[in-house]
Amino acid sequence: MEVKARAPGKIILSGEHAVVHGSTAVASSIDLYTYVSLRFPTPSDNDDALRLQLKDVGLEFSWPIGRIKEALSEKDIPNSSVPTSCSIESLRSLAALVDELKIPEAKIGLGAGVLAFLWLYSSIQGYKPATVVITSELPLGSGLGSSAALCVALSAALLSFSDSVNLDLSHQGWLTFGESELELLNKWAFEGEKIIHGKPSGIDNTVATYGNMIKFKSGSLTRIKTNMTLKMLITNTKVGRNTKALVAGVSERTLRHPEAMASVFSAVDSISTELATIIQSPAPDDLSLTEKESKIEELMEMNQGLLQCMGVSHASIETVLRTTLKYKLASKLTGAGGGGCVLTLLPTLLSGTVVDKVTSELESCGFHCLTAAIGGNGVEICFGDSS
Ligand SMILES: Nc1ncnc2c1ncn2[C@@H]1O[C@H](COP(=O)(O)OP(=O)(O)OP(=O)(O)O)[C@@H](O)[C@H]1O
Ligand SMILES: C[C@@](O)(CCO)CC(=O)[O-]
Ligand SMILES: [Mg+2]
Repeated sequence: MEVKARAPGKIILSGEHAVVHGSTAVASSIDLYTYVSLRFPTPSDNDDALRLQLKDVGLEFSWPIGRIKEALSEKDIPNSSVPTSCSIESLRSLAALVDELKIPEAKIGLGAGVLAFLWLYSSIQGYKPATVVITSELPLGSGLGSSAALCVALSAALLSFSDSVNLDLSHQGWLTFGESELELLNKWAFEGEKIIHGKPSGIDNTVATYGNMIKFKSGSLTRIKTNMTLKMLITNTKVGRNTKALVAGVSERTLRHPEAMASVFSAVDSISTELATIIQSPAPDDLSLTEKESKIEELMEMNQGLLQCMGVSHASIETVLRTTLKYKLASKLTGAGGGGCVLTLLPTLLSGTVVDKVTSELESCGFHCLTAAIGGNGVEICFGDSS
């Protein structure tokens, strides 16, 4: 029996980083997915290993299942219905298993993802041999929520073969979970994100779980309903960065300048709240649509300025901002910043020629532009053939 799960990546329209400190943020899923397939061996396979294939980076790992059991303490009793944080001791012993893999230096960031995998797998499925295959349409470590899409898809696949979830195994095609199951898998994914991000707000796993557009503050989500079709150009600067280090950097700055940073976070909160109101308000005619787009552009520019205050912009991001401004287009970084991806709003009345020109100028700087549909379903699973 095999199950495949998929979870979408995301863009943050406003509020990244500040959301970790209690401000409102607005995010949306995009139609680029991470896929996780899970298969248990049959007794005749005589296989006692847990195997992990990371197709995007061409790496494969395996562990005799007994070694994972040895690494975890007696206190770590697998229980799929109770999302549990990985203790410091368990994290240390799992990290020793990951160290033995000798991941090439250039791909060392993958270690955190493998750690999250080992914790989620052993906590939800216990000590059973299996093969898990991961593939993604998302660029990894670029601000489009690849870590959250991984944790959400992994939790979905693992939970679908657990006692905590009741699913119709004969269903053909992609299947969504019920509300209480989504809540459970989102909590497990958050535990995985904690291993990768250090101190996540939970926005990325929440949007990957529920899909569509959401407003998020202090751990709780409000679904945003809109009849506005936002079009964004996503520019990947291809500058590698690590969300955990960037989030920690903002926290350190906050410790050094608590009052100034509190004002920055409060300004971001107001920007996100205003943005959500604009996106949700009905647009009766083209004029008001144009007005709404201009307001969104201004709010994006303001949010970008505050992200610079937090110290998470980067020379490559500034190059994208300057380039798009030449075409009177507004941009902001998305996700953790420090490189990664930048969003540019493409107003409805913008001509295709301008989009082509700005895209080719950005690509001539060595960046990669991608288009993705905004919104769409959150996590889904499929038993058998999903094609
Ligand atoms: N498909 C994948 N295969 C293997 N590891 C992955 C995959 N997707 C994510 N990861 C893990 O997640 C890490 C990237 O997470 P990180 O949080 O730094 O970036 P991101 O999630 O893409 O961006 P952001 O958090 O800003 O949205 C990778 O280094 C790896 O450990
Ligand atoms: C930078 C951050 O705000 C968003 C990363 O996509 C971190 C988080 O909220 O966990
Ligand atoms: Mg991430």
